Amino acid sequence: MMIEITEAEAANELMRLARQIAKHNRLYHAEDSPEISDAEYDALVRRNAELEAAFPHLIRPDSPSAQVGHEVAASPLGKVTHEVRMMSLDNAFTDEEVEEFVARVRRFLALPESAEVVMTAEDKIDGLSCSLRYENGRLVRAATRGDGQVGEDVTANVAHIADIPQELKGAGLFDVPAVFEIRGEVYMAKADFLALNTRQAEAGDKVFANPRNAAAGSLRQKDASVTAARPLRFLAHGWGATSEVPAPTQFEMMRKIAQWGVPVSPLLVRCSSAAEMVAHYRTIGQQRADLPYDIDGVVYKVDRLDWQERLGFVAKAPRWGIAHKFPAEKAETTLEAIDIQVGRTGKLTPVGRLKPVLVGGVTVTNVTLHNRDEIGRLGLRVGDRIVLQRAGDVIPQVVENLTRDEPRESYHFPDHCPECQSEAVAEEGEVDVRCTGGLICPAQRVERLKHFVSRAALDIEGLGEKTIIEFFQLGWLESPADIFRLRKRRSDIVGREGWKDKSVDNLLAAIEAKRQPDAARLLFGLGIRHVGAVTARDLMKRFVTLPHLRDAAIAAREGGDATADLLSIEGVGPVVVEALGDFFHEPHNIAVWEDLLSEVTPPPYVVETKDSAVAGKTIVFTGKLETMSRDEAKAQAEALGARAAGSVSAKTDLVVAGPGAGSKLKQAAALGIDVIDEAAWAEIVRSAG
Ligand SMILES: NC(=O)c1ccc[n+]([C@@H]2O[C@H](COP(=O)([O-])OP(=O)(O)OC[C@H]3O[C@@H](n4cnc5c(N)ncnc54)[C@H](O)[C@@H]3O)[C@@H](O)[C@H]2O)c1
Ligand SMILES: [Zn+2]
Repeated sequence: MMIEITEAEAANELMRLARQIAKHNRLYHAEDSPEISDAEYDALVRRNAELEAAFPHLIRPDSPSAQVGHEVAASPLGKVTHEVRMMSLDNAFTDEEVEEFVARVRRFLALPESAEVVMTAEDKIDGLSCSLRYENGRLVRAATRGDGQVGEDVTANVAHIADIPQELKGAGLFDVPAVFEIRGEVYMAKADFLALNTRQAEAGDKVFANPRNAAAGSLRQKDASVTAARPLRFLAHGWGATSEVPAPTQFEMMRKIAQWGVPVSPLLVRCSSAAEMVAHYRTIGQQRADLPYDIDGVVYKVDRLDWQERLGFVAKAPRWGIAHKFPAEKAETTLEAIDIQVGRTGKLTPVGRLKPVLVGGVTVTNVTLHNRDEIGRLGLRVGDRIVLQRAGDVIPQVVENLTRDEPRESYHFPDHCPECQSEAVAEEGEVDVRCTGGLICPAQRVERLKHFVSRAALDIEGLGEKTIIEFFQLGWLESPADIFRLRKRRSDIVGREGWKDKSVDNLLAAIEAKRQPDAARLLFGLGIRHVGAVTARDLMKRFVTLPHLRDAAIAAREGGDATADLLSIEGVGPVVVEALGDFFHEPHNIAVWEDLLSEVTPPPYVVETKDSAVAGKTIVFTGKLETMSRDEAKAQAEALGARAAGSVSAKTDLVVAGPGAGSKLKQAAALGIDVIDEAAWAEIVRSAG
């Protein structure tokens, strides 16, 4: 794999990847609510590994490649320290990578070409790993993997899983060792998962994204009787601490575990070449959709245990095993309806309602069809059989219409808004169809209010979507200014179901806290077309107060110098200037604006820059910084009025170099640019502070 980026870029990307992966690990392992698909997650991990291989000196102390799962947070369940660490598995995605794995094993063990390397191959169940400790054949402790070292105590919970015996068969009679930890996967069968979700939905409880999350959420319950009501299963795939190893191979060990009464995969086989392994992978792949449970790959393990012992572990995974993953999954289903949603800017978005189907481990019931053109491109009509795919994204997509040739009438995209019946049209050259109802359209008004209080805008805590809709329907919220008049309705709100004195007070306090809002957030919150959060900040930096901005926008619409003035701002082009002019040309918008500014007083927008030795200078950071991230250093430079640049040129004033700085240092020397180290930089920052 060729990596064509500079060292600085690599360091930056590694930092970003470490953060992203840590976040997704937390969401997935600790909170059971992933935001991205496994394929997308795997792509991040791969990229990280590639960069680390190309720039080994940039490997971070918090590198994700050395971490298993996620640390157990303050859990209501007890913690268990594993006697033998619970590991992860490395991944292979192609046949070549499987061959390379076998070759690596051979090389490591210095085996001759002629020596046969037997491997086991079995399905990789998508559940969560669990370690079951049996002493004298009796189950004494069950624990989740956690971060591999410390997991959660789920002994009481697994007591309700029928696949997990409290006592091993033949204990005391045959060869059950005095101490034996069985490791395997707690999972939920697909049918049980769908039935559980139906029950949860009917009861108004949380529905789970996929069987894995359902299994994890069901097992890790403080109240074990909740676990009891969930249909969990278990399959063993290995072992941990043991007083004795009663067989010489992986395969025979698994047979013993099965004899002791713990289920193992019926698809476990022995292979004697990479070709056989890959063939088994294909066979399992063909059965995948029909298996009662979700799998995400096939696991290969060196069969001989003495070889496993010699191979040992690297970072977080064994050298003797690997997971051969399946590619993103596709599924077929029926398009049952096409609904139209109206957004903040009046855009009509078609949403496909589907016969529920599992794709890549997630039940999909809705899919965005994007716009009129997309429906046309796929020739979609209600009743069509379609192919869905989830890959590289949590958002499923329609990739094919299987019945487009059936002679049926094509779908007519609405020419009126389903919410306010105003005409809906596409402007010339635009694909989006928009409702022309503007502020008479309730859908647009609600969406605008939601946007106004959203995280990147005013960020009013406790004023969520449900509340906005509730108050809007009561006629209490028409425009943003009404939010600040809600306090007059305190007693009305308290009288409503779901509201208590305390929750109303909290909401009103959160609103009051935004009486002096950040001007850029307020501007962004108004939802003027093409004015995003960054553009809003750029505009406010230049105009400082909202009235100044408005005057400039109005003046620009009339032509003249004001336009050039606006255009001189970085990130502001003719499209933004026009959108601002249009916004302030509309009398209704002026009324909303003035009403709002009678309720709130944003302080003048001033970005603090400190006076410093480096104000106005251009600085390049290179090499590894020890005490701060590259991003932090850049932020410091900006706060000191300097500009942080990515590459060294004649315009560079100063280079801050850490260990490992390469070509940039040479360039700086060639150009006669000052070079300082991180400590000297820290001193500049300190003396300016
Ligand atoms: N979507 C996300 O945001 C997100 C975030 C983190 C992790 N993930 C997923 O989890 C994976 C990483 O998690 P991981 O560290 O648990 O690795 P892993 O799931 O790729 O592999 C290791 C685990 O596989 C399980 N396993 C199942 N069948 C097995 C078998 N037959 N033999 C041995 N082990 C078997 C074991 O529990 C083992 O701990 C990623 O590849 C990704 O698929 C997704
Ligand atoms: Zn409308």
